[in-house]
Amino acid sequence: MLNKEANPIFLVGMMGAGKSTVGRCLAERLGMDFVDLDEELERRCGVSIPFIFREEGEEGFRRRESALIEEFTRAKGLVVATGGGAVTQEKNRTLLKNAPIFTVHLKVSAEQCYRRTKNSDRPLLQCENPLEKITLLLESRNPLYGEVASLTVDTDGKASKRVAEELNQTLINLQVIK
Ligand SMILES: Nc1ncnc2c1ncn2[C@@H]1O[C@H](COP(=O)(O)OP(=O)(O)OP(=O)(O)O)[C@@H](O)[C@H]1O
Ligand SMILES: O=C(O)C1=C[C@@H](O)[C@@H](O)[C@H](O)C1
Ligand SMILES: [Mg+2]
Repeated sequence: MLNKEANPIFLVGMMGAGKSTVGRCLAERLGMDFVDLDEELERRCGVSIPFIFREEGEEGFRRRESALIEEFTRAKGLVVATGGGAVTQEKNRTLLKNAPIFTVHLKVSAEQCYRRTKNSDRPLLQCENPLEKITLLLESRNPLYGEVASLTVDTDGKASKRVAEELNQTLINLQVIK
């Protein structure tokens, strides 16, 4: 009950880190609601993310994503899964660092990321060499995930349920939630 009033928990990290999967499971354990910002954006626009990328480019997608991040940093009682590129925008990083929220970085290696995303339609990975692209994205993004997060959780070699269980326990130990 108390957790419905708690500050939101934001999950950041690379595509395939498990933000959507772990976030849903964590919210259930904590008795909080769950919002996936990619899904919320698709629901509100009535079209898919690949469609938004095609019509408006990455820039248009980032503008819409930023507006949602701003909105949900003001919410209560939520676990929020962000999109993998949320930290690429300075405006978002400022919010993720300064808003009354608790931000967790779900960390994934390039190899695991590749395995978890290889048959998906994620626009940034529709290229000749997705593993190389993932490696480059991780090089530039990992410092940014680290910059905004108060806690980093390694997900390689752990089932998503186990990541959620561990994170739940850590959040209790840190008294982030009751
Ligand atoms: N710890 C894990 N172990 C194995 N598979 C996982 C793990 N976490 C997630 N997955 C799987 O990887 C795929 C991608 O996970 P998910 O969609 O949760 O990633 P995400 O971080 O939300 O990515 P995006 O940034 O693109 O939204 C899903 O098929 C999911 O079942
Ligand atoms: O890592 C990224 O930049 C992205 C990740 C996905 O969650 C989506 O937000 C979109 O495909 C972009
Ligand atoms: Mg996701």
